[in-house]
Amino acid sequence: MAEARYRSTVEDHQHRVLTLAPLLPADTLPLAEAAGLTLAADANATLDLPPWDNSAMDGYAVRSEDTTRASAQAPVRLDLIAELPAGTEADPALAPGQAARIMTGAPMPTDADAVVPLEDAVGWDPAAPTAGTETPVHVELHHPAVAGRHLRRRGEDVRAGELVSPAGRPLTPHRLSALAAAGIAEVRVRRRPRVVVVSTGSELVAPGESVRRGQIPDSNSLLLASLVEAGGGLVVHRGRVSDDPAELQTVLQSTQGASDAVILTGGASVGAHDVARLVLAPGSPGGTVPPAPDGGAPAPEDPTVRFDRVAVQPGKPQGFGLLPDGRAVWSLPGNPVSAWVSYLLFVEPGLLAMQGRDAPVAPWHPVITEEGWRSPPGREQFVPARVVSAPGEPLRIAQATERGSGSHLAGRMARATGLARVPATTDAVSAGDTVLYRALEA
Ligand SMILES: Nc1nc2c(c(=O)[nH]1)N[C@H]1C(S)=C(S)[C@@H](COP(=O)(O)OP(=O)(O)OC[C@H]3O[C@@H](n4cnc5c(N)ncnc54)[C@H](O)[C@@H]3O)O[C@H]1N2
Ligand code: MOO
Repeated sequence: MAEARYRSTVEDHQHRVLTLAPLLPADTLPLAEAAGLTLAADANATLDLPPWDNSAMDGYAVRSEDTTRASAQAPVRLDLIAELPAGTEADPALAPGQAARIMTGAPMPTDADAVVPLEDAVGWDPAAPTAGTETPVHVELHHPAVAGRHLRRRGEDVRAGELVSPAGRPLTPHRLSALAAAGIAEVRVRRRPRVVVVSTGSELVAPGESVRRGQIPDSNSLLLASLVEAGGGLVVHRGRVSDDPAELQTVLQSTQGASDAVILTGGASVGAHDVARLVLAPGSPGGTVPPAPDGGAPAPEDPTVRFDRVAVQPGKPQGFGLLPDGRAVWSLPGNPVSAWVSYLLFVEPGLLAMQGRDAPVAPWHPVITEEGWRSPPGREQFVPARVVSAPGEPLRIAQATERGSGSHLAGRMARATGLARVPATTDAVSAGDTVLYRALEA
């Protein structure tokens, strides 16, 4: 449970997001159009894989019983009666003393039970210009062939009907190719969430525009839109509005029906011009936390958009809920590092849950920190961090900047390769301690 100054822990707030995130409908798509989407149904093989016994090597398909006496002193000579490239349908009958030249991936003749790689047969000269291409009439073996060697058996990878990937997994390149290999042509997948990203604040100008005193470039909408796209979402509107509530209301109305989620930044806290809070939850008490009846977090299933103080640094003021039209809406703090951390902790799992992802909350991994820093008591801390270990060494990290988790350090964010996570119960981290780390780039 969060301490009294905060209403929720990170876990409470994530739980509320996961409970309320509306599951998107599923479509059936050809594999080639499903990259990056999440499976909405189990994908089962339609083929045995491999579909037939085949050769693992370029060489000779032999009957092992013909070769049991082969030795350097008494080589066994086999007549080659067929050439079997990958793609051939042929299944030549092999009488005793006969073999076939076979290439990797070609179906094994039913009568053969072993493959002898080209290199293990006598007479193969890799330096000769025609080596490996001209069918010799005979092959000579100095060793017995071992039954079952250099073969790939039908169905040894996957059997027809067997599960290749369960519902809830994303169609990453390696998973997509596994499905294709197993004969699957189309898949049930969740639709990409259509997302509206809006920065709020009268101080914002487009990046690249000249700024007068009081103004700053809107970096958050680019941050959030890029994160949405990287997570499989579709940004249908990206923009910024001033502190005039009518502007935000117009964007919310004009994107209704064409979007599934809305992400706002800025104006989530207690200020007089906090437009997100004024539009989404006009009655919200903002910075004051009225005592909850049980002293704990809000009921996770209550869909009302509400603004909570989450025990996290940065990212304390968090707005979340469902709009009356059913869209999920996140109102994140405007400070750029807060917006980044807030997205990763609360928006990303929500958008993944909407896609039916089975493990929507990203894992964190223990690493050693090379330096110490202070952490706010009672709040979980997220610090932009960078890897300092050399490639191949166990991972060691340091703060990305000596200014730590300062939530306004928009420019220094560029130095981070990931985030470090420090528990609420820790008020100081020392060099050599284990902290959790989430890599956000290689
Ligand atoms: N009296 C209190 N003041 C503040 C509290 C508090 O509890 N009591 N909380 C602080 C914390 S923590 C945070 S985080 C911020 C969050 O404030 P808002 O979400 O209302 O954000 P803004 O006030 O609109 O902006 C904060 C900061 O970020 C800059 N910003 C805003 N939008 C963007 C953008 N799109 N791109 C780049 N930078 C942006 C903005 O200019 C401000 O500097 O509130 C504290 N205050
Ligand atoms: O929570 Mo604020 O996000 O510390 O800057």
